[in-house]
Amino acid sequence: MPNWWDKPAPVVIPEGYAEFAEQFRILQDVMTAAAPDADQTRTASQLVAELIDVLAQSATDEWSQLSGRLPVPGRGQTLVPAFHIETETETESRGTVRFGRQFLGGNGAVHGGAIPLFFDDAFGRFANTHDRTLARTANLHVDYRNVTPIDTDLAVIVRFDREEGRKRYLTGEIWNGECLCVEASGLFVVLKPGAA
Ligand SMILES: CCCCCCCC(=O)SCCNC(=O)CCNC(=O)[C@H](O)C(C)(C)COP(=O)(O)OP(=O)(O)OC[C@H]1O[C@@H](n2cnc3c(N)ncnc32)[C@H](O)[C@@H]1OP(=O)(O)O
Repeated sequence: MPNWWDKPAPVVIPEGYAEFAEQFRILQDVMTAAAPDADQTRTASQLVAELIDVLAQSATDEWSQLSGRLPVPGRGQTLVPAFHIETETETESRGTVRFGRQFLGGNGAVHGGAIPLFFDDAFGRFANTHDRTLARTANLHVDYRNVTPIDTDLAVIVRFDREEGRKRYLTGEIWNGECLCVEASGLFVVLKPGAA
């Protein structure tokens, strides 16, 4: 069995799978936004039961699953808000994120827990790319400067600030136009040989 720190093996992505993963995100948004009546609930429940049956037929282990391994924004990991990267150097990544309805906390604001989830993934990816050896999140700090709105294209900056021995320090921001919504920072520690 491969270790966590091994580079993922290239996987064959079946035609249409990336689109299916995107549909799954939409499904979660639509489900969150819906107030179905009893008939609609019964129909939707039957369809989801069918979907579960189909997908369960190809259940596999962590090393062979497709979710999280696609070369597309969000990597097909439908739990995580997708970071659409527009420019990237070894030390800075810029792009956008749009938190769909599934990430609603209340009154149009993104759920406070979705934001660290986003940064853990965006920092984690950046801390582990550009030929860097693998590191895990040791800590993550988030300052909610202003309300982050759902269903809005937001600008994201992620920076690889510095490296001290095994410690990698990352910072990031989310902007809604000229308004700073979030500042975040994270410490990633390079794994000791044999650590999982
Ligand atoms: C492709 C997209 C991938 C996305 C991946 C996202 C990344 C993740 O979410 S990983 C999952 C979440 N993280 C975890 O589960 C990590 C759990 N924790 C651990 O495994 C360990 O505590 C780990 C690896 C972070 C550090 O352990 P270890 O390697 O033994 O570190 P250790 O030798 O004690 O410390 C190394 C240095 O880091 C510092 N350090 C360790 N933890 C912390 C912390 N929480 N806060 C501050 N400093 C810390 C130590 O003080 C030490 O500093 P110095 O070298 O100056 O003395």
